[in-house]
Amino acid sequence: MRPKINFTPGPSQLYFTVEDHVRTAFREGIPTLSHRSKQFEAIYRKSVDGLRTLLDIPENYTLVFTGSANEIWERIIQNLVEEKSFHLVNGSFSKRFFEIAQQLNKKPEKIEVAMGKGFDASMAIPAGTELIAVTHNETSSGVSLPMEVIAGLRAKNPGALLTVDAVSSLPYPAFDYTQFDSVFFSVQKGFGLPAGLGVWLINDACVAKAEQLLAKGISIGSYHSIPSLYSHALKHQNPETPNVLGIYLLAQVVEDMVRRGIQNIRKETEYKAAILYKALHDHGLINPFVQEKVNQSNTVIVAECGEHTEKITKLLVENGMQPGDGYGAFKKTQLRFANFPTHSKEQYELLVDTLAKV
Ligand SMILES: N[C@H](C(=O)O)[C@H](O)COP(=O)(O)O
Ligand SMILES: O=C(O)CCC(=O)C(=O)O
Repeated sequence: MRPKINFTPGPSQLYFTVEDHVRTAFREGIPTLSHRSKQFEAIYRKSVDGLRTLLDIPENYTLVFTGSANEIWERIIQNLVEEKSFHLVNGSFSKRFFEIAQQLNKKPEKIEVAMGKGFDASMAIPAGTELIAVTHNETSSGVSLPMEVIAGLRAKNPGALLTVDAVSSLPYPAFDYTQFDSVFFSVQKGFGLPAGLGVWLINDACVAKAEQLLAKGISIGSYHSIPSLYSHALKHQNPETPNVLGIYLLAQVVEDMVRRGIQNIRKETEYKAAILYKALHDHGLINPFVQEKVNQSNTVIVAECGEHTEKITKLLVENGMQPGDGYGAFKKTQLRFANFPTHSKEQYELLVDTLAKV
């Protein structure tokens, strides 16, 4: 059996209210509810309205549901790019987004830096770029992109749409949504839900761009094109049979988070991140992988453990904690720790105390 406390970045530990909500859902027949019923429309609306309240999302954004964030990468390229996207690549998932654009026969360009590194806004974006793709939180490396960098890119490139991958940072960041056009996440990270649901926020400029491409005769996909998702969202429905249970659970957990208060969630996230980074700094054998403070993620914290990785993992597991492996080439030398709203201060204090015993 896996340890009780799950620090893997995704799927991560379930939000602590999920089990009760699942029981209620089964009692109320949610898993087999018709996705064209009034009851489903009310659930859809509760989920969307709750997210708007929790994250303070402006009116000119529409929220739509997909299968996952991988799907959203693909839909973004299909719907918002005729030829040229530009990608800030600093890890496995930002790279994957770039590769999807290549696979869809577009002509993407990228700026790439090593794992563990971030960006400033000084880079030159090629003329004619239609979409800038940034990853707010690179799950593979624990690098976070400061909001000022996103705002800087926006200011210097007003003609391009800007999309933000917030897969492993939301609901923590207090985004200024006017600085971009599209943002997305999947629910198995910070929202602590079972996987299988992506949430995509698009503003009016995205809807206009997709319609422009369609009018030019360019394929923008079928049931999950922006116009199709958008027209169904107006009716509080999806074009297809969506993950009804997932949308229900999201509505419930978001309601719980609103009640708890986003400011409290943010403060606790920062406290937990601060004690873990301090523990890593002070430790003789382990270090934070991301060196520049400004790039250190508060939601996915990566520890460079080198030859001690296996020993540390064993000790944590013996104490009821499952760390996340390093990603890809770093599997045997790093550990990743998700710091999501479901991870309590006490769990983080236990983590820090246990690391001190290594
Ligand atoms: N691990 C990916 C990341 O952090 O970006 C993520 O899982 C992609 O999302 P989906 O697996 O939900 O498609
Ligand atoms: O370990 C992670 O960051 C999640 C892994 C993942 O989602 C993937 O590899 O597609």
